[in-house]
Amino acid sequence: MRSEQEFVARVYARLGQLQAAAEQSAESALAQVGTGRQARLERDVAVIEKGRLVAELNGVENGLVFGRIDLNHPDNLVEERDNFHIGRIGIRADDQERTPILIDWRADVARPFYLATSHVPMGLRRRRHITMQGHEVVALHDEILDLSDEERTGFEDPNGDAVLLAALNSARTGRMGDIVQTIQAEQDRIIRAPHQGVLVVEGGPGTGKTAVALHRAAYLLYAQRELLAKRAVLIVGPNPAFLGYIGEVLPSLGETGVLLATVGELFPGVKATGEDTQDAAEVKGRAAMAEVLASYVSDHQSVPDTVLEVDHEDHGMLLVDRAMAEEARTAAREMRLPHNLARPYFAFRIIDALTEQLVERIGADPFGGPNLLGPDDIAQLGKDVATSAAVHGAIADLWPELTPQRLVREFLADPVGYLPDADAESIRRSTGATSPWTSADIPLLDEAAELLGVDDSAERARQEAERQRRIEYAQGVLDLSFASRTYEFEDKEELYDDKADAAEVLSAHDIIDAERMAERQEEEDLRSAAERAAADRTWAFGHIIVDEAQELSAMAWRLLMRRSPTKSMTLVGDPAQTGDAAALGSWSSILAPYVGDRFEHVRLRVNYRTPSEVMDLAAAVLRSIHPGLEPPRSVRSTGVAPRFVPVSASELASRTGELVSEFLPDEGRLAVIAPRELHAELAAHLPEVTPGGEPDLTHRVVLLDARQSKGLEFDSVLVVEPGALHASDLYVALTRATQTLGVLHSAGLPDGLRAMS
Ligand SMILES: Nc1ncnc2c1ncn2[C@@H]1O[C@H](COP(=O)(O)OP(=O)(O)OP(=O)(O)O)[C@@H](O)[C@H]1O
Repeated sequence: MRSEQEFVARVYARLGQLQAAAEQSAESALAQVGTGRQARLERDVAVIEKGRLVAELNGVENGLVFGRIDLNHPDNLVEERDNFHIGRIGIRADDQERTPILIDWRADVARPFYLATSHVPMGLRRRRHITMQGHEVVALHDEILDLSDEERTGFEDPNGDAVLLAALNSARTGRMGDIVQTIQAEQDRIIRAPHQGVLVVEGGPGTGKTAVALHRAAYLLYAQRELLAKRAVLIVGPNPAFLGYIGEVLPSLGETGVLLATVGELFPGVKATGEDTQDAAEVKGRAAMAEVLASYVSDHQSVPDTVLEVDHEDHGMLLVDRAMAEEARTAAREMRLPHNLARPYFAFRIIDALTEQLVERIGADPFGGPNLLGPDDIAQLGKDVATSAAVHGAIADLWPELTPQRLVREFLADPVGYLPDADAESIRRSTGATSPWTSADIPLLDEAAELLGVDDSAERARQEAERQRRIEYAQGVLDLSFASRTYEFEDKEELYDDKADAAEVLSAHDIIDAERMAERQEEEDLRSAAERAAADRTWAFGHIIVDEAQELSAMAWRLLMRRSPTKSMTLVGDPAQTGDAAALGSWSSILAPYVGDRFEHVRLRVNYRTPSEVMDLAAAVLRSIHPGLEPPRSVRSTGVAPRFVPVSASELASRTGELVSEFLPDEGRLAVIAPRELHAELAAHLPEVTPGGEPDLTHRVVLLDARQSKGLEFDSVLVVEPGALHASDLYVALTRATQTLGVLHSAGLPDGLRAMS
């Protein structure tokens, strides 16, 4: 223990040095008061880089060192060493060779820590788990992997699962923790899966899907750092409370450059604050909405019934007749461009045709000879038509320029004729500012944006010219700074990259080239890739992870697939936890339009959350809905059976309050999961609980409906009126407990539970 403590102290001392160096260079960069653009540019780049490094180094401080592997002598030595310590990040000593002292858990060298068994020891003789509190080593657990090795340390853990069980039994905090110390072999294989395309991870409740997805994000950010630092990783979750719940995992693994968002947050500039009924959300989410919107857009490319009169400012009445408009429309549609981009072609045709009309009228020879106007006159008339507000008004009537917001708002105000009447009625809403956007509107807006396009050619040309100018300028800056000084960068790459060379003193040229520097210099470009991605609807992410993927609508999939042109994605979910029966076994139908059958499908089968006593109950419910589905196997039992509490309807709320006091653990969290209609009544009997809105998961007692509880977990759970829940929602609710479960009911119990009560 003492030697481990000494080692750990050395690692923290080195971390302290790195933190101090990063903080100091961030501060001195901030303090630089040069004048002019060059100084500002240098300063801003340095401040941002160092600021991120400081945050990352601070993030990994807790439990920095958690493992050690001892290698078999003498054949398996790696770099002449017989052991390695494993930690959240890699750290090197401050010596000439920059000797690695702590190995990043994601490095290949660390892999046996997760995979080795006594059957396949992978060159290890011992695996050690180091448990820390602050900077103190408080426990060691050793597993002997080479059975011929007789050396004993006194810290042997006969089953090799003490650390895992301690983690699973620990009190919950309302924030998900990382599992980096105890990743299991089946999980490790998924986290490091080399698969480049779509990887589907399916597993029952508590099998670690979310944990695996987040650790995979961290792994990919390590293994493909260059690419992903530029293109960013997007993690999609079902609601903001869930994103808050998982939000601390990646920073604790030293990764900050990730965008966490719900689908409802993926249309920059629009905030979805409204709520749809379930029916409305379902209708808006159907794949058919893509075609509906396409035909709605094409109905905005109209022609007059007979003729449209245009009162030209100088030349009097011009006529757009139906044939003329149809011809222009056909020609514009043949361009196969989005509506707004095809619009100029329509406009050109109309302007041409009206010019011809005018030329014929003004220049007609009364004696039947050729037109009397010369090319200059004709050109002038063309100009007169092209600059006429009246002509443009007519064009706008027939083929208006549209924004996604306007299109979708108008569609929702009057969807009749585009959908069966009942569906149209369920999504119809007023156009007023009082009706806010909902999450299910966001994929519609995105679809509309694709159908409409933005005519940004002028803007793009301007930006490219500006970019070239910046590159030239940045090159000048770099040449100057190269000539005048060098910088000491304790760069992240240098810290983490096992192959980093020994040189510590790097010039600006080594770190940043002119193009990158020019990019940084653009107005908002000092933001990280994730920050820029958040503001850009057309951003192509390097990798997308979707949690609770079974919840997404077909329209939401369309939006996400657009954000991932390379289809590098990890999708995790459990179809048994969705109310939509059609979702079962439908990964193929979801994915077929985008990747055919080219996706990998893996399963997790062990439940790390729910003790077997609780899982048995949930399994009975699962059997009642999907008899063929295999529930996951619980890794532990608590010996505490779930408690059923029959009550009268009038005392339901007060009894819930009493049971909360009974079930609430000294440390940890409790959730009451109940149908929404009961929330107001129940809240009156629960400490510090207000009904409605986003729940604060860090409170000791939380009131949720079953859907809100998806993906979350609590030490204790009270499920109220299970008979009122949809069976798959009940399955979700029952599987949220890590320790104890109570079921209160005034009405009868649903099928699956009756036999178990
Ligand atoms: N290898 C592990 N070591 C320690 N804890 C683990 C491990 N795997 C999973 N867990 C824990 O088990 C719990 C369930 O994990 P997680 O939430 O990722 O499961 P899930 O499959 O996403 O569940 P659900 O589908 O019900 O949302 C979490 O507390 C997680 O930290």
